[in-house]
Amino acid sequence: MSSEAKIRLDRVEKKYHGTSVPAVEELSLDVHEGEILVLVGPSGCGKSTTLRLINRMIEPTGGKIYLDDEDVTTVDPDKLRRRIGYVIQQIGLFPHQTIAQNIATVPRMLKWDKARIAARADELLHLAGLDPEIYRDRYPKELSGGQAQRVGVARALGADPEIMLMDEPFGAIDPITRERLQNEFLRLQAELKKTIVFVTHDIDEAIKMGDRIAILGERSVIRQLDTPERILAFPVDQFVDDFIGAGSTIKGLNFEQLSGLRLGGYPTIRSDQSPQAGLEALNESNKTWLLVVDEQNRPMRWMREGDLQQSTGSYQDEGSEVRIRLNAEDTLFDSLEQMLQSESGSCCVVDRHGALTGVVEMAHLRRAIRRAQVEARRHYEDLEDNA
Ligand SMILES: Nc1ncnc2c1ncn2[C@@H]1O[C@H](COP(=O)(O)OP(=O)(O)OP(=O)(O)O)[C@@H](O)[C@H]1O
Repeated sequence: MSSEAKIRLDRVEKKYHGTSVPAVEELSLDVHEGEILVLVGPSGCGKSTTLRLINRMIEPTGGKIYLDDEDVTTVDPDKLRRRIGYVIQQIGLFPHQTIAQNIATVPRMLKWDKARIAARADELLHLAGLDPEIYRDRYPKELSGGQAQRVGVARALGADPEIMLMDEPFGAIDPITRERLQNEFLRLQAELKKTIVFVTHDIDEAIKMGDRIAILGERSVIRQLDTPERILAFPVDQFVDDFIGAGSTIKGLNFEQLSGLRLGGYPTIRSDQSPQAGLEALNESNKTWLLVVDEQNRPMRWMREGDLQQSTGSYQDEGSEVRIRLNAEDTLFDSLEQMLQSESGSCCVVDRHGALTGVVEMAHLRRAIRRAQVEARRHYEDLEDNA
């Protein structure tokens, strides 16, 4: 077994009692240590069943599941579940227990002493973005949906499990709170580096949360398993393409930073140069717009030939003001957003002093998209050749 497989499913099958078709059929899958692997697929395809097989809430009818090379069927289920945090959509907080007691469920089972349990509960509340002074003695009904969901995550982290199983954890939450919870969780994961299997039916959530995504069809058959970038750049078949839906190219722009682009020259003049110099710079290029920068090379205004011809040379209220400047760490998606808003159809990239480092144009994005598609296709061709 590869040493990086924290969880391995080997031809796992689950046929529920009294059913003829398995909910999960011959599923083989490695989950790498420290990654978020997302299981995504249409309703009823077997995502929750797969998750519950991992912590033995249900037993497989075929195949093997290993944690750290150990066959889970040989491990006491209670012990197993203490190593694995489990978060579900309905949270399942105990209504008659305080938030601190809820969070300390597993540490209590492990018979930690009182002081250690209390300290851990406070630590987890902090981690989940809730002030212990305010929340530790409250009851679940005194929380908003988003707060309760944070408590659910905190409880699953109770005894610092190596593995987290999360079943639509942010499903029943309004879109704004949901996005906040997703971001908070990703920040937390960057620190904690748990091995996480995350179930959702929402492809956008999968793209956002997953280091890798397994797109499942009926009976949990894997249709494509890869990084979000590669799935977006190269859906392997019509099922995956349909499941991703419209806008995959645009979504893919989120995965590349502007630092990865090779930005060519752009016609520019300093604000102490004459409009005539601007006209010459513009004519030497094949561009429609010229950029006026200040003495520190900070972009100020976009100007066209007509603007320069009428310019007083002060460059005040002439052409179109540069309002937004992006940094090398911003994404191609950010730049697209700005290009669509900018009259020039382009977008300035600056360093941390605000000095111009390049101008992104639509052609750069087209090239980047093409490159990602070619690389992804080549990757799959190589896989086929090596098979
Ligand atoms: N206890 C059960 N007994 C019999 N069949 C079941 C049981 N639980 C689930 N199933 C069936 O197994 C299949 C997979 O269900 P599962 O809940 O794993 O799907 P899912 O992909 O998580 O769906 P959803 O996104 O709607 O939650 C479904 O056809 C479901 O009806």
